[in-house]
Amino acid sequence: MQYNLNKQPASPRKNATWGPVGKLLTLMTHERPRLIAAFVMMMVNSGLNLLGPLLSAHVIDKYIISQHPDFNSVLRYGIIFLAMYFTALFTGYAQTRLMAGFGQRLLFTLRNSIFGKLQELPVAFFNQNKAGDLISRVNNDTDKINQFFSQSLMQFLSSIFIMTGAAIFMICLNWRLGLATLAPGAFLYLFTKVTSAWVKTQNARSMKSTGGLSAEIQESLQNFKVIIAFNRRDYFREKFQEANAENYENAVRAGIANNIYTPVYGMCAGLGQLVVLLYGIHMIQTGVFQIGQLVAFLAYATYFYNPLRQLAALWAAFQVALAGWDRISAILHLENNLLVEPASGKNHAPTALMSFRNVYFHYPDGKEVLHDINFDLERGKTYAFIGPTGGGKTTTASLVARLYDPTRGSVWLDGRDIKTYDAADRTGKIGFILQEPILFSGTVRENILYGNPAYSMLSPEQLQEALREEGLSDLLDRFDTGLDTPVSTGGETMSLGQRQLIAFMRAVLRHPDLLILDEATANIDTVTEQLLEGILRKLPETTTRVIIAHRLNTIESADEIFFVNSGEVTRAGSFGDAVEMLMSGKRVS
Ligand SMILES: Nc1ncnc2c1ncn2[C@@H]1O[C@H](COP(=O)(O)OP(=O)(O)OP(=O)(O)O)[C@@H](O)[C@H]1O
Repeated sequence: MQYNLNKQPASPRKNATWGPVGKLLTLMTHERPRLIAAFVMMMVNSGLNLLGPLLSAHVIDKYIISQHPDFNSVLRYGIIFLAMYFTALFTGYAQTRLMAGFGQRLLFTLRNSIFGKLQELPVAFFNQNKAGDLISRVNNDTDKINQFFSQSLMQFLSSIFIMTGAAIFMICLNWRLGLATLAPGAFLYLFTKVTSAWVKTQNARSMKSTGGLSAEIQESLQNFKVIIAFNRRDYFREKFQEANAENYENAVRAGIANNIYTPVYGMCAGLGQLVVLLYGIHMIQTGVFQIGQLVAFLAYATYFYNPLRQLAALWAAFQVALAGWDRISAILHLENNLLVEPASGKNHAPTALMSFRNVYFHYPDGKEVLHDINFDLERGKTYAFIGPTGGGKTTTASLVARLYDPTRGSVWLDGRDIKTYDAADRTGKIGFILQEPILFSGTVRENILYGNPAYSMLSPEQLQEALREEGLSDLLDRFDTGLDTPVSTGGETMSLGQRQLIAFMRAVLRHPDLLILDEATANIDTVTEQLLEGILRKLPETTTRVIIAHRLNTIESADEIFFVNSGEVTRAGSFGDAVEMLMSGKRVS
């Protein structure tokens, strides 16, 4: 599956306008009664507005300018007009009340859906997309949709309804004059059809560059220490200015595109009304038409062209919302390619805790990192994976934890293909301590209890006791206020070693069958490292440990050493052989 959002194919042109609206509304099915009620109110309101000119024409022609004016009937109709006016007032108010907050609720639902989807997606997705661009999609693009739905949707529908009604009334009143009045409208229809895709594209470009700008900001904020340390401020300032300039140019182009409708629609509206006046007066002169009818016709021409002027702005807002939806649905359409598969019931499942069988792997668009790899990790043993930088150690560990699936071959966990485990079972069996530990804002306690329901129930005293039993309480001395020490992400207030200790406690407390330490002791002093080794030795006898390390002293106690390099994972034999391999950077024969 293509996870790079900027390489996704463009949305199919067929039904590219109304299809997305339908899909968006399916997100809001729980609001259907409210939407239907608002729609009915809008129809009644527009219907009453449309009926007005017809009744006026009737009253003028029949009771006012006839040979026998009937002012009692005019009064009766006046009361009917008043009732219609109040009903229109009520339905307009009810429609506004019903739609109040709809856009905000849609925004809420959309953001929840996208965030839910982001949480489902595999690591490969996050490797290929910049966080800043994703944030821009969740915040900025959803808001574009909200703006259209909260401010314009009902106005948009009501404009279309009134225009259609006005067109029908005009054709029924006099089809020749009706068609002549609508002719500029037909031109507008064609103009809109031809230009809409271009307007949408300009808006999509503008949003893409806003995403790029956001990614640029995110990258420099994240790496501010390196930027300052290497004095690369100018370089990043230049990069930012480039992204900002591109964003500015695209925003200006989108603004121009969004404004093309207003003057063209305005000109056609003027033309339509001119046609009614000239042709209508000519028809009165020739006796084909009456004054009341012309008054009604002029009113309907106004009903047709005034909403059309509004539609110019609304249509542009609609194209902006559609462009935003394209960028959002590109995320919503993605599926996790690491699905849980049904157990295959293979007879010759390996008996080791973890086995690689003929595993090949390459990253999307990358070269092959693992080539036909086979190894077994037995229960209770300690394994070391060593090898040069970029040799493939972390990649091997990532396949062990099913952060990726092999391109070919299979990975077995406890007698079952790892693909048959659901996420909770798999992560319960495998603990992972990364080079760069991932912590969340909160306290040390919250971080070590993350994803551990069994210990989350314990009182602070019980937790202290549990940590003491696990031999972890000495590690807490490395923190000023123990379990209550605050942890912040972003503006780091802790050393990398301290963060690795928290990740270590978190992994050990989950009692995994397989514990992977990926360079987990690289930033820890020797005394603390010995403390960790003691804790590792105290783990249950059945726990398998996988240590990925550059420092040779950390692998001395390993039962078996694997050398990972150039797509191969080779048994290193003795510690001495491993050292030799590492020094020469290749396999010894
Ligand atoms: N997300 C990724 N996308 C594309 N290629 C990647 C990705 N991660 C790693 N690689 C490539 O895969 C190869 C193996 O990388 P890996 O991180 O597994 O090496 P390593 O042995 O763990 O290195 P180190 O000791 O520096 O941590 C390298 O060539 C690297 O460039």
